[in-house]
Amino acid sequence: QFFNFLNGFGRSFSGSENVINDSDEFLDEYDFVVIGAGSGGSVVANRLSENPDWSVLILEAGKDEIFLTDIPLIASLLSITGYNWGYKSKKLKTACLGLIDGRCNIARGKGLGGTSIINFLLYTRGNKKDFDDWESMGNKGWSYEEVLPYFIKSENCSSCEDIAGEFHGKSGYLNIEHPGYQSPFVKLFIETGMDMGYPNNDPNGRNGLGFSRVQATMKKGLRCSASKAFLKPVAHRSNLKISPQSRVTKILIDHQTKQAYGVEFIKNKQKYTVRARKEVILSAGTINSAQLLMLSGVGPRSHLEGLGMEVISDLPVGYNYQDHMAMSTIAFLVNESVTVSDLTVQNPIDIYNFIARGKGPYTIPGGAEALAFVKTKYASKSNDDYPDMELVLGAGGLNGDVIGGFRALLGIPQKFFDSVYAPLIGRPSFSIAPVLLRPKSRGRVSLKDSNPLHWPVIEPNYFSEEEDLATMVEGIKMAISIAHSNRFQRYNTRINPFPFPGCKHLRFGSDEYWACAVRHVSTTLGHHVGTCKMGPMGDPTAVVDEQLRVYGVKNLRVVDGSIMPNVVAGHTNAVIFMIGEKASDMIKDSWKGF
Ligand SMILES: Cc1cc2nc3c(=O)[nH]c(=O)nc-3n(C[C@H](O)[C@H](O)[C@H](O)COP(=O)(O)OP(=O)(O)OC[C@H]3O[C@@H](n4cnc5c(N)ncnc54)[C@H](O)[C@@H]3O)c2cc1C
Repeated sequence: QFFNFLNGFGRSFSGSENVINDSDEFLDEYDFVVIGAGSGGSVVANRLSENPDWSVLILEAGKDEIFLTDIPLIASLLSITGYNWGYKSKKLKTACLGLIDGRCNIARGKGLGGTSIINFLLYTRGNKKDFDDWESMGNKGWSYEEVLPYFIKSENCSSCEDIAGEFHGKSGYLNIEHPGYQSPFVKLFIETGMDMGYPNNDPNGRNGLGFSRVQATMKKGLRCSASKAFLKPVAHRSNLKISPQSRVTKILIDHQTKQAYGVEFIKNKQKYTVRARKEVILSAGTINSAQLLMLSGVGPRSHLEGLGMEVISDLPVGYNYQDHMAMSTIAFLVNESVTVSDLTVQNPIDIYNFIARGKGPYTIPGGAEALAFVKTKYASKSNDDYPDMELVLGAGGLNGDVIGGFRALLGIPQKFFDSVYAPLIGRPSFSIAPVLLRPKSRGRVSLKDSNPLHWPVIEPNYFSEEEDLATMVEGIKMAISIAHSNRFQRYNTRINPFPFPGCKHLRFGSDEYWACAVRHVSTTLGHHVGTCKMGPMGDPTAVVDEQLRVYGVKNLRVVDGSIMPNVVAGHTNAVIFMIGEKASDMIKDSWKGF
């Protein structure tokens, strides 16, 4: 009820009225058909429709956003709405053992804006070395120096005064700002980092290691999704058709010429076919792009033939799945009411501050206030600034998740909550979540069958590599030592003493205990990438080339997180906006004069 009230009340303030002129009328043919209006697809649709001579259709399976999706603090609640595809992984032996059903939740956004409408808004670009590595794997044009202009192009940084200005854009579509609220822990966290020898830096600036406040994809305290940034401002263009609730079921590829020429999709229970004169751009995200390619005959031969499907191009689609796992379940108790929980924010002052001024705790992106990029003892010994661990400071702990949004996103069972957190409801707490930045474990997405409306099979294989587990345990110990450090003792900070079910037989706080905890209740940050890997011709693991063209198929590109050869050491959204910007220039170049 409370959130219904906020939604109704807030709509008129947010200015997020529906500007999409949705209809069931389609041309037979467009120059470009873009599949998926998420972070990658929204950029491409915008940039290609800058040319008034080109017609662009963007098809999105989900609906338009609402005011609720605008509110940064409640990001996790969106996972229990229709804005999440709601996928679950197969049962694993190595992770998610203590979660509901023993399966990992794989949240993916469904709606105009894609996963950027349910994400936590954190704006980080990854490390310089990530892109230099992509390039050294044979992907020409993807070095840091070459991708930086595209990060800058996409960005409109509206609070860059205290951050490295020369690395930030001021005239892009994507608004970046600091949240309009700061708990006292931000200062303590950054100061503790400095005690440890790390700078207070701009994580998107020159140095890869350091502690900082978060930068967020936000405008005046409201979420700035891919759709709000890139689609709505240009929705009036007569050569751009944006079609929500349009689910693509197949990419049409001519079997003889191996040329993509259109798509089939379903809208309002009706089946449509449209043709693409120039290209089909696949931007359905890491899970669905892999699924759609395979449904259209592009994928591993033995897998597709095993399902009785014809193979147009035999490629390792669906392999190389990578993701970031985090331990968001460790709460630290404090003795003053300076933290944020579902209970503390239900007051008229915070609501007024948010709606009228775009300020206050509702602007904290998913509850995350500060970040640290650090090195554990397992990181390279060289003097580089390439982190293997991120620590995310959260304004509240799981015992404050009374409504249950965060628990639902993570998949924490009620019994688990009752045993570990319920005794502490109402007690102030915060969290520091370690994030494994450079996992070695690799997973796979495959088809269950040839029905396009069925879920694909997701086998993430988290922590199948022992080194990932050991590194994560180091990250947990770093988080605990920060929370227990002198500066935090001002609030008499102590770790939640209730042990995790499934690990009670181990000594609380020992390495074995934390390893067990990781296997039971570490969860994904939703940074799934890699299933349509970019790589040079001759790389047997590659699906697309450095221009993001699908090998063996003409006029078909993939532009989303799935093309990343390796996940970056940071959150993925900004990187996918960059990919969208860079891909758009490549596509424009290919069709110059046509
Ligand atoms: C809970 C969560 C929190 C996150 N927090 C952060 C964060 O704080 N910072 C950050 O940088 N990153 C974050 N991420 C990750 C980031 O948001 C994603 O990596 C990014 O948005 C993915 O972009 P994409 O273009 O690859 O795919 P998406 O944005 O997922 O876009 C794919 C689109 O295609 C549509 N689609 C799929 N199949 C079809 C079909 N058959 N027909 C038509 N349309 C289809 C989908 O509905 C979707 O809209 C988070 C992710 C999650 C899940």
